[in-house]
Amino acid sequence: MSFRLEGVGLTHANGHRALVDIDLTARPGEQVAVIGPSGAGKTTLLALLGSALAPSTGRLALLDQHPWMLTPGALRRLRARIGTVHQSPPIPPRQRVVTAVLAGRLGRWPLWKGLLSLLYPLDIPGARGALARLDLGERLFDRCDAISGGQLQRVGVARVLYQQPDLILADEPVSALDPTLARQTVAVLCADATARQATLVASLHAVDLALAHFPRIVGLREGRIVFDCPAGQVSEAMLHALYAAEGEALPVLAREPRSDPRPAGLSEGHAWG
Ligand SMILES: Nc1ncnc2c1ncn2[C@@H]1O[C@H](COP(=O)(O)OP(=O)(O)OP(=O)(O)O)[C@@H](O)[C@H]1O
Repeated sequence: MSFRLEGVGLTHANGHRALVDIDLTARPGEQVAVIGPSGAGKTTLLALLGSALAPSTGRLALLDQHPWMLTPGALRRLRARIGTVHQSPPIPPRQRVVTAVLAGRLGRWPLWKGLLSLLYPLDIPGARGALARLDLGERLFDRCDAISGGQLQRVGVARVLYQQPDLILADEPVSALDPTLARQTVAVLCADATARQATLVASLHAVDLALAHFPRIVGLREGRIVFDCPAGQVSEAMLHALYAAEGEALPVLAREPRSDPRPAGLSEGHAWG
C-alpha cells in the first residue's frame, strides 16, 4: 500500500477537529483527487500523508511504514520518498530557480552534496529537464523573487518532478495558474506519476479539473469523507451536496477553450455551476 489510514482523526491545538474518523487507502500508482469546500480538511489530510502532522487518533501507515514509530533517521528517509507541491512553495525568495529545483533531492543526498548544491548547482541538466516539462527551462538562473507567483508554483512542481518520489502530494498545485496552464500542469503531474508508477494525491479547488484528470475522487466535508469513488460515478447531486455551503455554483476553472472535462456519467445537458 502507498498509504493506509484507519479511523484517523486530527484535532488542532485549539481543540478544532479538522479530520474525523478517516479511512483511506491507496495502492501504488493510484491517482486520487481530493475535493471539498474551503475548510473541509484537504490541506490537513495532505499534511498527515506527508508526515508533517501526526494523527491525534487512529492508525496511519505511509509506504508500508508507521512514520511516528520510526527513528529520526528512518523518518527522514521515509520523507525523502514523499514529495509535496505546496500551494505557496516554501522557497527562499533570493534562491535561484535551479537551486530550488535541485533541493528536491536534498533528502536523498549526503549532507556534503546537499550543502555543495546550495553553493554550486550540481545537476544543471537535471534541473533544466524538469523545468522544461513546465515550459520554464529558460528561467533556470532567475532568482525566485524575480518570477511570477504562477511561475513559482510551477517551480515547486518541477522540484517534485526532479525529486521523483514514490508518493506525490499536491496541495492546490495550480491555484495561481490560468486555466490553460492549470490543465497542462496537472497533466504533467499525472503523466509523471503514471510513467513512474508513483502514487499521486492532489487537492483541487476546480471540480472539473479533478474529474477530467483523476480516476478516483475523494469528497471531503467538515473533516469527513463524504464519498470515495471513480470519477465516472460522481454525480451532479453529489457535488452540489458536497459544496452546499458555498451556494449554487460549483467551483470550476474559468471557461477557456478546452476538451470536455465532464465525466462520462454526466449528461450532455449538465451545466457546471
Ligand atoms: N493550525 C491550525 N489550528 C487550528 N485550526 C486549524 C489549523 N489549521 C487548519 N485549521 C482548521 O482546520 C480546518 C481544516 O483546514 P484545512 O486547511 O485542512 O482545510 P482545506 O480544506 O484545505 O481548506 P481550503 O480549501 O480553504 O485551503 C479548518 O476549519 C481550519 O480553520
